[in-house]
Amino acid sequence: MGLLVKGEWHDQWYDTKSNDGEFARSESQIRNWVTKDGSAGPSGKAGFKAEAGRYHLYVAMACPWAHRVLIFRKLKGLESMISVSVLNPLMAEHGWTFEEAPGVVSDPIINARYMYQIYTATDPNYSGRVTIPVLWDKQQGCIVNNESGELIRMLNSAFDDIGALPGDYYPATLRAEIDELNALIYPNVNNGVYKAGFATTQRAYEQAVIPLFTTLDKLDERLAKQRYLVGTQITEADWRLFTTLIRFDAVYYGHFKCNIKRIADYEHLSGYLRELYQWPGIKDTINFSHIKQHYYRSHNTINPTGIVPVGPELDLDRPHGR
Ligand SMILES: N[C@@H](CCC(=O)N[C@@H](CS)C(=O)NCC(=O)O)C(=O)O
Repeated sequence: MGLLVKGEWHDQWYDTKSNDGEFARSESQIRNWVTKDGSAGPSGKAGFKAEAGRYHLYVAMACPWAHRVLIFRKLKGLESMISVSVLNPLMAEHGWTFEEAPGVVSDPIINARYMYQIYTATDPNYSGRVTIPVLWDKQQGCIVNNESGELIRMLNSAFDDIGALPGDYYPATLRAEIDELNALIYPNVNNGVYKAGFATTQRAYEQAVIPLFTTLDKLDERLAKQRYLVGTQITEADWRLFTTLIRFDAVYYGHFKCNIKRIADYEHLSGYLRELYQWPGIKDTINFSHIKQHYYRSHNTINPTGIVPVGPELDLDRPHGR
């Protein structure tokens, strides 16, 4: 695990010492948008028109942020339009790599060995963390955007006039409510599990794990009254929550010490999780072997032996009852 400093790779773990034991996620830096006509989006520059075959996506099956984008590529039927590379689940001294292993899909663009080469191919002097997901423009030979929250919005609508499947997961009438839910779920749940897991003081850990579970309790109550987070229609907010829930009992409960309860113990969240897991196409976006290997083998400050647990049994195909 490391980062680029002026285009040079440095092997370095997250610095929590200068931050009272707390993990702080850094902001994604490359923020251009693919749009229907190539005009500029809410940030970055113009010139990225939605076209079949033009863009390439870099993901790891382990990563919940990349998982969001894979889900939107699937829901919107964009698999033939946007190609994909899958990184090796182990993130070690070279960061994300394309090293061969079952489920890895190599890089067709520059035949990179390491993910950081994709960043330096965009900017030879790049400084910052080398995160995935990343969307690459084959035409201009550069990264378009490396922020999953924005990538799913592009996939949601930019390709609609050139053959994407119908479905709007961020409809104008529900945006305010979706934004409000994201603002609750991102810091407390999606990133909350990481803040608990990467904390290096008892205080920082408890400051993350308590709000994580009070938020899950709240969401469980909400899902007692309605099928999806904003009511009767599935939206972006559900899929953003899903990528954390699906990893929870297998990884976050043990590895990240988020063990007040399992998702399986929640009356409504557990059925909701099964419904989304059973949604057409979604299983293709999940690889539990990559998920478990990534977390248990990559974070050797947390799990120095690198042993990957065999369980738990999840039984996600059981009827969801919703
Ligand atoms: N804000 C980014 C976060 C992505 C992210 O942190 N991805 C992790 C993998 S789960 C990563 O690549 N981490 C490498 C690092 O932090 O050095 C997004 O949502 O797209």
